[in-house]
Amino acid sequence: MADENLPAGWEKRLSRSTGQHYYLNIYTKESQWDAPDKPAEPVQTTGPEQVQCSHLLVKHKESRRPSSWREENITRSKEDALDLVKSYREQIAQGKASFAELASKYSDCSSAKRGGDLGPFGRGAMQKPFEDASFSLKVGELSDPVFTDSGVHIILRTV
Ligand SMILES: O=C(CCc1ccccc1)N[C@H](Cc1nc2ccccc2[nH]1)C(=O)O
Repeated sequence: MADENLPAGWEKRLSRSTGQHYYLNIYTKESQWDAPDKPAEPVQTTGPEQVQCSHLLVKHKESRRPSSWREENITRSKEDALDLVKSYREQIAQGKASFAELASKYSDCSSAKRGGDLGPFGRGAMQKPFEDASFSLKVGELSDPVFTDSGVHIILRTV
């Protein structure tokens, strides 16, 4: 029922059992007999169960497995890996290259064959720094460099 004095987020309802009016919070679906005196707040939804991301990984000599389809024995320093990742990120951000194009050429992960796509994953599937970064991104957003035991990543959230 519409009621011009009712604060936002509430609906006035009629109880069939008592014939009395009550008030329904449209967000929490909780009801109360007393007329509300302030707007109902939208409930804070939790994050997504799963996300889908692509990544570009540059390994270095301290990586957990300093080898990849690109290079049998990876000897670059962590600092040089970071410089490379930053240069790739800049090219993507400037629209000079697509994420998939650079990931397929330069990523030291086997997902390079899929333009960096890792498919959908939930929490607990990836190394924590990677997970935290992935679940913090909005869809379409590109991360800053992320460090894991595998090396230095940039992450694009796609779903
Ligand atoms: O673990 C894998 C395979 C990842 C993958 C998942 C789903 C589809 C395709 C690949 N590759 C590692 C490198 C690596 N380390 C990572 C850490 C987090 C996310 C992706 C990663 N990739 C390696 O090659 O050392």
